[in-house]
Amino acid sequence: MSPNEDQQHNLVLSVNAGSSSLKISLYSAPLQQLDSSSKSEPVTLLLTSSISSISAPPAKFSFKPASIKATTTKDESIDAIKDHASAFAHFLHYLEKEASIDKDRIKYICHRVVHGGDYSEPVIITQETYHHIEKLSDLAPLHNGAALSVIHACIDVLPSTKSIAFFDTAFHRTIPLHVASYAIDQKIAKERGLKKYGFHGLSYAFIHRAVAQYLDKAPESLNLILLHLGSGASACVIKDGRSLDTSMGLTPLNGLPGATRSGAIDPSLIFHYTNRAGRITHDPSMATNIGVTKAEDILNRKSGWKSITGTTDFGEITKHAELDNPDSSIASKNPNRLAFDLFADRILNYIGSYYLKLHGNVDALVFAGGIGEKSVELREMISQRVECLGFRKLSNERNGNVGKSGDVVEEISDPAEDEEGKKAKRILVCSTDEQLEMARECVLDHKLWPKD
Ligand SMILES: Nc1ncnc2c1ncn2[C@@H]1O[C@H](COP(=O)(O)OP(=O)(O)O)[C@@H](O)[C@H]1O
Ligand SMILES: CC(=O)OP(=O)(O)O
Ligand SMILES: [Mg+2]
Repeated sequence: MSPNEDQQHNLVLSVNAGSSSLKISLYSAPLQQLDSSSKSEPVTLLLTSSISSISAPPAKFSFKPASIKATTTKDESIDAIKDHASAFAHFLHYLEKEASIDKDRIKYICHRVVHGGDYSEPVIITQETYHHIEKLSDLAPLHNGAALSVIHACIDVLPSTKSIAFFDTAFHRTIPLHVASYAIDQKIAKERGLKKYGFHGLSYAFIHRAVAQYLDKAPESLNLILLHLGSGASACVIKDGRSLDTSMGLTPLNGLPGATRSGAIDPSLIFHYTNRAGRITHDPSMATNIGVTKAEDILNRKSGWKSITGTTDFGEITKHAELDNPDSSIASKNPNRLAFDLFADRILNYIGSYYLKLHGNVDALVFAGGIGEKSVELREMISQRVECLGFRKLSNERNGNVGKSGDVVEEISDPAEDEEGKKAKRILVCSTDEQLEMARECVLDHKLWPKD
């Protein structure tokens, strides 16, 4: 049955506005709410679409129906896609004209909103919540504005659809006060909300559940070190099933470097870099209604891999990093090697620190995100370095075969190395899915989904 004829199900669209991409999944879900204790998946995937390289044009558009029988798979470069709003418009046009799915059958749209401030739960988009998210845009300059532009388009072209915002920050509300606080005047910090919020929370929630299922352990018993490595990269430590710390902070700029982001720097560097650091910049290519300073613009959009190597693609960087060259001075001659080694170095900083925060009681180290899921070389480098902490030895064969089985979670360390069960710490790769996390939450949430 085509989605248009199926009246027994609602269509749910999940939209993930990342810094460099727009990832969209369409699901069908039962009209009434499922029992949250039910083991069966509450939603069924119908299709996925992705628009990548939005910040490094030409953008690449892909459209893949989930059905095996499907013949429509599209992969092409589109010059007309300039930002997240035009990317979404292109998707909707394609959905109707090429895939012949009536957009008015979509009843719910889940939007990933990176900065949710103190929101601890998803919210239905109303004038009030829209403006609240808008006020937080300066704290996620590459994200909130982009998500709002898609939300705006949905309100315009799909007026009878319910738009719901799901926040990256919500997962990290369990971070203890002393970890989330900065060592600054606490009165000012409180008044202005200057604290660590943390991001990639929808991805971490997905990984946490998927790994619990894979290890066949209760989610609340797990101690994990998670690495979400994509255009934006972060690390997170989960203790007893709750976020204990994460590397991003007040904004997604802190912590690990990314495609165009510097990651953590000495705060004083800003003033040595440019004496115009504090001026507000109005770059027309920036999402509307965002007031960021010159310094924020440089550190968010003109730094990271792009500034060191000229590309935002970590796959390209790896290819040219001469990883086989043992010469210790190679990084001074090869910017790709510099970027690779610098990234690995910062990742090790977090793994070491999070290992200590867990008193060494770690169930698994998990790689995820575009780089985490695809970079065989980075996983190899990190896995070799963590062996001294009691992690199982890497299996080169397993590492090289990641993604081939189609499983959501795969172990890349070697269980055979653990004959006596002494080295229980595993190294895993999780194919994370923020869209599925939102759709599932939406259908299982009593406040969002009809009971009868
Ligand atoms: N084969 C590869 N090896 C290493 N990195 C890759 C490979 N393919 C893609 N990537 C990286 O994955 C990034 C995208 O990650 P993703 O998590 O999908 O992005 P976003 O942060 O926009 O959600 C790309 O920018 C690229 O650097
Ligand atoms: C929070 C963040 O950096 O997200 P993304 O990696 O999707 O850009
Ligand atoms: Mg992402």
